[in-house]
Amino acid sequence: MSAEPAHAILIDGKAYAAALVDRVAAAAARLEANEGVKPGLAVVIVGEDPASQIYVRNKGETTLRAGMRSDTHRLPDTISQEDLLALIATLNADADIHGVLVQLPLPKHIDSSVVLDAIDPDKDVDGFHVVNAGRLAVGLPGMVPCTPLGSLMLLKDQLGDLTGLNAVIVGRSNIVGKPMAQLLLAENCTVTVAHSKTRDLAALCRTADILVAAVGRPEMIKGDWIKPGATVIDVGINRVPSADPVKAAEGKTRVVGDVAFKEAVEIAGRITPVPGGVGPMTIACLLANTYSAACRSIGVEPEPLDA
Ligand SMILES: Nc1nc(=O)c2c([nH]1)NC[C@@H]1CN(c3ccc(C(=O)N[C@@H](CCC(=O)O)C(=O)O)cc3)C=[N+]21
Repeated sequence: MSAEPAHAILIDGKAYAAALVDRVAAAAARLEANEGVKPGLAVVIVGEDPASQIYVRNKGETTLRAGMRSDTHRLPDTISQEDLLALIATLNADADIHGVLVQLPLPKHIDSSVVLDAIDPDKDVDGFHVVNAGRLAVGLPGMVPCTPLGSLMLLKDQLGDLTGLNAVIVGRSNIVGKPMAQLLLAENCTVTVAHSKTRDLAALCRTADILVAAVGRPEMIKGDWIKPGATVIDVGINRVPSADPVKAAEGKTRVVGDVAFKEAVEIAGRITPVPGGVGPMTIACLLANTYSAACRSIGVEPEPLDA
């Protein structure tokens, strides 16, 4: 008789995120009752990319559900960088707006780093401003990027103390890979950041107790790259043609991660699914950051929000 195949524990990011949104909503309600301040988030979207429109709508709906103010500024992709910077200056000066998010990617004629660095660092709920990257790197309090923050919350919830664990992050972006490395280093992990030029990526990944996949290549990380029992955080959200060829021919798509999930789930100890893993945590952490920004704007210490 053959043994049952091992099967990873699924990390339910969707459920964790829903509970986090509830805690943010309760804390925001207390802030409004005690201080008369309602946290407000402004989301700026340039152009008509349908996927971006869906994310922006989800963010807006979740913000309202948490009892916070949500303004969405939809701008044509012909807008000049100057006019976009003028809108950001207005939002920076608006005392009722505590968080400003400019949806990426921006059109090619606009320099993203100039735009992101024009946001008041204390309203930079994405944590993308160079000042917030610096604060994170040197261990000062600041706004932490939502996807790495949400991923870390799931890891600590699953594993408790992360001290001494080997963490491999595949991907070196400013918005996920690098801040994830800083967060895991601060938790006393031994951190390796891998990328497209890394030699023998598969063997490196097999050393990881914690494997974070953030490359944006559908199902690139194979099952035999994973150390048995490891915890896998799949940050990828890739839209690919439907698995059903008839539906694919009709243009139907599905969302997959950066990890070959069906293989990985047989080897890993714990794994985040896509969808329903890290994605919902990103939005929940955006609301948590907006609540914290609102507190700090009036000199109030935010309530702790990680369960
Ligand atoms: N300045 C900026 N900040 C961002 O945080 C930002 C951005 N620009 N540009 C676009 C990406 C993408 N993004 C997602 C967040 C949540 C889900 C999410 O919740 N996904 C669900 C549903 C996935 C689906 O079915 O489409 C899930 O993974 O379960 C997806 C994508 C934030 N982004």
